[in-house]
Amino acid sequence: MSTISVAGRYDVLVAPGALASVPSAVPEGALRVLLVHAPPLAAAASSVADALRARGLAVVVEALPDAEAAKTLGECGRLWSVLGQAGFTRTDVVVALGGGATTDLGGFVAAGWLRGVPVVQVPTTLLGMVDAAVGGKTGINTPEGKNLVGAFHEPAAVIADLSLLATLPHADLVAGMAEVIKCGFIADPQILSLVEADPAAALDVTGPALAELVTRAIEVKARVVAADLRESSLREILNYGHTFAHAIEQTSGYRWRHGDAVAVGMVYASELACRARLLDASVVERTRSILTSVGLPIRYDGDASWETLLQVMARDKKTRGAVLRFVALTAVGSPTRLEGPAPEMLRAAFDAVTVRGA
Ligand SMILES: NC(=O)c1ccc[n+]([C@@H]2O[C@H](COP(=O)([O-])OP(=O)(O)OC[C@H]3O[C@@H](n4cnc5c(N)ncnc54)[C@H](O)[C@@H]3O)[C@@H](O)[C@H]2O)c1
Ligand SMILES: O=C(O)C(=O)C[C@@H](O)[C@H](O)[C@H](O)COP(=O)(O)O
Ligand SMILES: [Zn+2]
Repeated sequence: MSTISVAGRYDVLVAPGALASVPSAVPEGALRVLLVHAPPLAAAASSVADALRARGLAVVVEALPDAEAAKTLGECGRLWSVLGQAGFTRTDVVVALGGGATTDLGGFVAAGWLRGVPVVQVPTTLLGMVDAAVGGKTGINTPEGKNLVGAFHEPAAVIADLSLLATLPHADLVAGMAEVIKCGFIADPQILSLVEADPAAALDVTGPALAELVTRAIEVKARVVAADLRESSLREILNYGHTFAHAIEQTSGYRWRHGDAVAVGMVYASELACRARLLDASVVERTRSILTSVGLPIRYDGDASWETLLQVMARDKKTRGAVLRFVALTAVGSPTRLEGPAPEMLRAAFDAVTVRGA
C-alpha cells in the first residue's frame, strides 16, 4: 500500500482493497453523491453506493457510455440535469469510478457544476491510476479534436484499488503501460529498467513489480503537477508523445486506444528528436524495444493521410500561433521542447513510424 501526497493538496491512495476507503474520502459536509461509472464497473458501483448510503449520504448512480463515448458535451449536459433535478449544492460531491474516460468526464462535470464541486476519482484501469485520475486535468472531446474542452479541477482524493485490475482486459492493461513507460522516459529511468528486466512481471496485476511501477509513475505525475498545475511550462513534459497520439486517436474515430496511440507517438517524438540532432539513435531504438517488449504498437498503420494528421496536430494545445511544439528528449530523463520543426523533418519522422518506413 502507498499514499502519495500531491503537494499536500490531496492524497492518492494505492492498495488492493482501497475501494473500501471511498466513503471516508468524501469531504465532510456532503449530503449527496453522484456516482458515475463505466459499464463494466456496475457491481463495484453498487457496493460503493451501499457503503456511501450506510454513511447517511443520498446517492445517485449513473452508468456512462463506454470509453470515449462518455467524453461528450451531450453526456455532460445529461449529468448536469441529473445534478439539478437532485438539488446538488456546493458541498455535494461527484465520485467517478472507471478508466480515464470516466474520470475525465466525471471531473469535468464536477468542475462545471456550480463552477466547481468536489470530485473523488476512483480509477479502475492502469492508465487511470497512473495518469488520468491524478493531476486535475478534466475534459471532453469535440468533433474537431480530443480534449479540446476542459478544466483544471483537482480531485479531493484519488483511490486506486489495484485488485480492480484483475478484470481489466489485457489490451487495456498494456495500453496503460504506455503512460508508465512515458514517465520513465521523461523523468524516472528506473521505471524503464524495471520493465526491461522482466516485461511479463511488469504486466502481472498481482505482482510487486506492477505495484512499484504504479507508485513510481504516480510519483512522477504528482511532482510535476504539484509544481505546475495549469501547464504553464513544466507540465508539458507529461504530454510526451501526445501530439501525434491525439491525431491518431481522433482520425481513427477513437478506434485506437489512447495508450496505444501514445506508444506510437513516443516513437514519432523520438524519431523527430533524433532528426533534429537532439537525441541519440540508441534512445530511439530503446523506445521501440521497450514498447514492443510489453506488446505496445510502434507503427502507425491507420488510414489517415499525413496531411490530415498534420492538420489535427496543429490544434494541439501546445501549438502557439502557427508554430507546432513538441516535447522532445535530449536523453532519457531529460525532456526539452522542439519548436517549429521543418516540414520535411516532420514528414521524415512520419515515414519512419509507418508500416512502410519502420
Ligand atoms: N486527465 C488526464 O490527465 C489524462 C491522462 C491520461 C489519459 N487521459 C484520458 O484517459 C482516457 C483513456 O483512459 P483508459 O485507458 O483508462 O480508457 P477507458 O476509460 O476508455 O477504459 C478502457 C476500457 O476498460 C474498461 N474498464 C475500466 N476499468 C475496468 C475494470 N476494472 N475491469 C474491466 N473493464 C474495465 C472501460 O469500460 C473501457 O472499456 C482517454 O480519454 C485519455 O484522453 C486523461
Ligand atoms: O496530465 C497531463 O498534463 C498530461 O498531459 C497527461 C496525458 O497523459 C493525458 O493524456 C492528457 O489528458 C493530455 O492532455 P491534453 O492537454 O493534451 O489534452
Ligand atoms: Zn495520455
